[in-house]
Amino acid sequence: MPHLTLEYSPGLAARADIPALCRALHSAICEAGIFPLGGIRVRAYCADHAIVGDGLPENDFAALGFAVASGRSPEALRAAGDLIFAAARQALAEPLATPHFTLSFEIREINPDLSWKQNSIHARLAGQTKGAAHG
Ligand SMILES: O=C(O)C/C(=C\C=C(/O)C(=O)O)C(=O)O
Repeated sequence: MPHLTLEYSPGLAARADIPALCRALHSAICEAGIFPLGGIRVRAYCADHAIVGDGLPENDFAALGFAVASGRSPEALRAAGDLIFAAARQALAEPLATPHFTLSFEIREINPDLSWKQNSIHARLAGQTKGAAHG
């Protein structure tokens, strides 16, 4: 499944709208046009403890990991990654404008021989119009 996992330091919740960031990331993944809507998962976890950079308490991080099925071209993944990272940068513009924040993003391909899945959402979406599927 296209899994977008956001990890962030505890201080970031006061400096950024995490639910809005999740929505922006979801929209960017949809907009990329190469991922099945029913397979998309976006979730965010706050680290219980974090030491960032030089260890100043005002330092924060957000780390985005995106796990996708293998088989797409590097060019297609690169273009999708550019879109998703741009959405993250826009949503996190305020902390990025300070000297106390670091943002990272990585795409990882899932080994098809070592992963399993069953998803009932695809069939439901196939029965809807495209517009309705996006809510
Ligand atoms: O294969 C994967 O796990 C990733 C994927 C799609 C997954 C689903 O559609 C699913 O789990 O139902 C992908 O397109 O990258």
